[in-house]
Order: sequence, then C-alpha cells, then structure tokens
Amino acid sequence: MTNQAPIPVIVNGAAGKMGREVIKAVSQAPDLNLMGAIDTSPEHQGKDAGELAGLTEPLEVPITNQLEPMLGYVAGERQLPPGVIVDFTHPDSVYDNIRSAIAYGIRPVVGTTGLSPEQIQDLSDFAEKASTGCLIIPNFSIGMVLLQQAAVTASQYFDHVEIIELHHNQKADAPSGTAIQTAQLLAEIGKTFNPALVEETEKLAGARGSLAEEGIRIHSVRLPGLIAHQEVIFGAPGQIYTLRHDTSDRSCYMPGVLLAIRKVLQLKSLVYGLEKIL
Ligand SMILES: NC(=O)C1=CN([C@@H]2O[C@H](COP(=O)(O)OP(=O)(O)OC[C@H]3O[C@@H](n4cnc5c(N)ncnc54)[C@H](OP(=O)(O)O)[C@@H]3O)[C@@H](O)[C@H]2O)C=CC1
Ligand SMILES: O=C(O)C1=N[C@H](C(=O)O)C[C@H](O)C1
Repeated sequence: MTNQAPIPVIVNGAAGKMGREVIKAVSQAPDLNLMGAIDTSPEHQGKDAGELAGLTEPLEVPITNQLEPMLGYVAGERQLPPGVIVDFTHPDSVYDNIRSAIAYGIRPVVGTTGLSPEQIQDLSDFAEKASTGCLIIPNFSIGMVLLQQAAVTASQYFDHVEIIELHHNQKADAPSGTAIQTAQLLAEIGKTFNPALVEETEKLAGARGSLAEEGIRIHSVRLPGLIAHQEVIFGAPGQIYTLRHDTSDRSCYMPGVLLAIRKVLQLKSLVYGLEKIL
C-alpha cells in the first residue's frame, strides 16, 4: 500500500444497469474515491448513487446530469491524482462524452459500445495530441478475453466461422461491440473466411446475419431472460468446434473495470481492448 490519495472517479450512466455495478465496485475499493455520479435519466436526479446501487449506507454522492461542471470540478482538484471517468451510457452520447473528458484532462474508461471505427480513430488522435490515457473496452470480462484468444488460435486451422451473440432486449446496438471486436481479431490473422460453395439467396433480408470483416457473419439475438452471451462456431468437414461464453451477473465485469481505472493513469494515448492491459 502507498500513501497516495485515492484516484478520483466519476461514473457516467450511474443509474443504469452497469453504472450501478460500477458505483458498488468503486465505493468498495480503498484506492478509489467516487466523486461524481452522472446520469441524464430525469427520474433519478438528486438520488444518492449508493442507495440507487443497492448499498445499505448512502454514499452522499447525488446523481446529476451536469457532466461538464463535474469534469471541471474534478480537474480543478490539483492536489489529487488525475481523475478517471467510467462511461456506461449510450452509443449516441459516448463519443461526445469521451471528447469532453479528454479536453478536461480526465481519463476515460469506456465500456459503452457502438462507436464507429472512424470515431475510435478520431478519439485516438485526440487522446494522442492531449497525451491523455483513454481505454475503450468492448468487454470487461476475463472469460471473453480467453474465448477470443481460443478463437484466434482455432481460426488458423478452420476456414469457416460464424458468430452468434445473444443479449437482453434492452440493448440499443447490434451487433454487440464484443462480436465486432471478435470478428476483427479473427480477421487480423490475414485470411478470408467462409468461401462460398453455392450462390446464396436471402429469401428474408438479414437471414444470413450481418457481414463483418473477411467474410465473417454475425447473428444477433435479443430476448428478455438473456444477459450477455456469445458463441463462435467453427466448421470443417466432419466436425464443429464451438466456443461459448455466458454472463450470469454483471459483477463479472467489475475486476476488469477496476483494473482499467488503475491502468488508464499510466497511459498517454488510447488503447482498445482488455487484453492489452492484462
Ligand atoms: N464493455 C462491457 O463490458 C460492457 C458494455 N456494456 C455497454 O454499456 C452500455 C450501457 O449498458 P447498460 O448499463 O446495460 O445500459 P442502461 O440503459 O441500463 O444504462 C445506461 C444509463 O445511462 C443513461 N444515459 C443515457 N445517455 C446518457 C448521457 N448522455 N449521459 C449520461 N447518462 C446517460 C441512461 O439513462 P436513460 O435510461 O434515461 O436513457 C441509463 O441510466 C451499452 O453500450 C452496453 O453495450 C454493457 C455491459 C458490459
Ligand atoms: O449491452 C450489453 O449488455 C453488453 N454490451 C457489450 C457489447 O456490446 O459487447 C458487452 C457485453 O456483451 C454486454
């Protein structure tokens, strides 16, 4: 243990499913100090972040929709270590949230999915110019990193692969950020998958899923009762090799989130993917 002051943390999307988990995890970490809880949801304004997250004691941190004033306040606390903002909001707002945080010198740890490759490149350039660390992590669970590593290994031996991602039906974006990243990792090995054997016709649009890089198809399922699940299915004559990851509780993401908060302070640019900081 060092005597350094705890890292100031702001949680954006604090009233959401992930935000509430992050509030719990951050408030229980002795080296982190929850300084702000941002959420635009009108019904939660002014509520105590701890009570909303299901803690027995209030944290005396009210939910507010005032992102910029909060960034300015934390940035102004010069005697403290640099601040970190954890973002689990919405694909429509995450780009602006990250730019604002970097402009204030607050380090973003981003779980929100749905950023386009162009937006990620732009944010990377912005972080580089500002010499500010930023982590964008489509999936914070260790199980998914291990699945992706196994998939990359298998992709060297199989030429046919499809991805199925299954999520709760409140998810805004499809396909999932994790499925897109998984396809990117497979594509990076430098071959094209799924050579066509026949000319296919989709009798219903979308029947064959979305086409990601290098011929890889992604199928998205949305149902109540699901949390977050992904299968990567490899096929070859006479055999099928299936990798599957299931999430049963959002607490599975918290070790990765806490690691990212601590690591982002050591970075001077944008890094994409949990596997890069393990
Ligand atoms: N990287 C990872 O490991 C994981 C990533 N995710 C991703 O995280 C994101 C959030 O997921 P989840 O928690 O399930 O979603 P929720 O909808 O449960 O929570 C999002 C919260 O953010 C609020 N919000 C929306 N826009 C803004 C904004 N501009 N500023 C502040 N708050 C805002 C929402 O309010 P309101 O409801 O009023 O709009 C809501 O309270 C998604 O993109 C999801 O894919 C999820 C799980 C794991
Ligand atoms: O919305 C979710 O729930 C999740 N979103 C992330 C994604 O889009 O990959 C991560 C995980 O799948 C849960």
